[in-house]
Amino acid sequence: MHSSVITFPGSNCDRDVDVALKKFGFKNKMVWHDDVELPKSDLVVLPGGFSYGDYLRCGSMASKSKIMKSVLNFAQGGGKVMGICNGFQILVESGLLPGVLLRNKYLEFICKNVFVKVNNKDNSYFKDDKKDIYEFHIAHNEGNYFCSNEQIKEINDNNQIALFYSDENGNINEQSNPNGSLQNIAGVFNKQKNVLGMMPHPERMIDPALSGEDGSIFFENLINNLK
Ligand SMILES: NC(=O)CC[C@H](N)C(=O)O
Repeated sequence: MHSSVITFPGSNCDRDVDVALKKFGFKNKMVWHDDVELPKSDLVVLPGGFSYGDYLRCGSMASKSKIMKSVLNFAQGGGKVMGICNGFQILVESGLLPGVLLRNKYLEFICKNVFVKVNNKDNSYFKDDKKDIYEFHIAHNEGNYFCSNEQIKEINDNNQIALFYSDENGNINEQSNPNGSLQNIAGVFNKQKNVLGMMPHPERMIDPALSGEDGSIFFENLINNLK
């Protein structure tokens, strides 16, 4: 399995995702935002961070960078693209995913572990996943997912919600919503389910010495599911 991770100026989780992907068997290449072509990839990852210093809106400037033309073509041709945190913000800004990511409800940067519940396994990211609830790390200022009434209807009708914020038992409610996200949404797919955006960082949970190993299970499943 070949993967590519795009580095934008201000990305700060690109190396972490590189480590995670390689640890679980991907042959990963790092790609600079100013490059034009993507290497041969089964998966392209847009990593977390503060691309272009989060000016004008998180992800908006990165969405216009050179490499994104190839990422758009790749995704429109059915290629798998996964955005984590700032990567998710870049995907909504580039129009590959519906909705926007607003400032967190209580206007604070949130940095903590949360639980998320997988909502849809009918896709190549989660299809043979034995796990329903993951503990992942979040670290963001703009993670409050929002979209119009028409969009949320379409998202639900097409089963595009990938992950909900939940508690450890899978309860999805206001108490388990860290940032005010509409319907507790932590991750969404495009209609075709080849593009996935998620606020949590599975790459931060691949070693018990860090904060846990649910990310290891996620990446193990990911490579098996994509095969
Ligand atoms: N960890 C990240 O990717 C941060 C995302 C984004 N810049 C925010 O603060 O919302």
